[in-house]
Amino acid sequence: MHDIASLSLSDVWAGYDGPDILKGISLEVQPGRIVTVVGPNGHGKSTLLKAISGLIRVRRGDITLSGRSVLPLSPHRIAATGVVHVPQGDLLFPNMSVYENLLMGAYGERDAKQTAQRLDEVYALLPRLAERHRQIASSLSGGERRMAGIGRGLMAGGRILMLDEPSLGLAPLVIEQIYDVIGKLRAQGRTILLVEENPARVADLCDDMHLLDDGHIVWSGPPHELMGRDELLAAYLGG
Ligand SMILES: Nc1ncnc2c1ncn2[C@@H]1O[C@H](COP(=O)(O)OP(=O)(O)OP(=O)(O)O)[C@@H](O)[C@H]1O
Repeated sequence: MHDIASLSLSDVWAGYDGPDILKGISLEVQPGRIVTVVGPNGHGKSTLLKAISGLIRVRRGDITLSGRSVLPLSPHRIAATGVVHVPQGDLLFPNMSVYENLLMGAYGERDAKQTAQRLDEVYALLPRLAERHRQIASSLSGGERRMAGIGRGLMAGGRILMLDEPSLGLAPLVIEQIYDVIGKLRAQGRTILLVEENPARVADLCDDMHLLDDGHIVWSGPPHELMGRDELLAAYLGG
């Protein structure tokens, strides 16, 4: 069993140096649920995850983890309270082995036993990484790199895992493998906030779906309901 937590955003406004990119986002990620934010590219999905992990400043509204605001915390403290962000792309250390990259995910963990146990869990979930544990990251395939990125996130032992488009740029078969892993994480009762461009890919996998358009959530509900709403798919996701 993993530590659980709920994440809540209420009326969150945030952006970079210029105008607001997130314009009043409210959503809940309940313990043990997989919540997906879908939307076209450039409409603020990555920005949303960055606001939650403290990488950009929230201008208005609040973000709480199990009822406590994370806004006063540094990105480092937010990660330490259990929000793990696996960013877009893999951002692995290219000259380090798979094993060393995984250990980097647990850098804040002082308990060596805990780290060893997490490593066993990651290798059980992602046997491809176990087979390649000595291999240098730059020589991995795209799918293996993505799995190593997810594995490194899991090594942090967070209570909420945020995955930014884990399928991006991968071949269909490899995308299936990645979502298969996320299905296994779901079966373990993990709490996940997922960002994805294509709702069809994750409709069977997630519990709640939110459609983000131009910094607003324009629709929220069960994923299969969205899949039946042709007019929404056409208006916001191009069919
Ligand atoms: N570092 C940055 N500085 C300024 N503007 C940015 C920065 N990163 C993103 N933006 C802008 O914020 C808006 C939302 O981008 P964001 O990356 O959140 O979209 P997205 O929905 O995740 O799409 P994608 O999957 O293409 O990243 C875009 O207009 C983008 O140009």
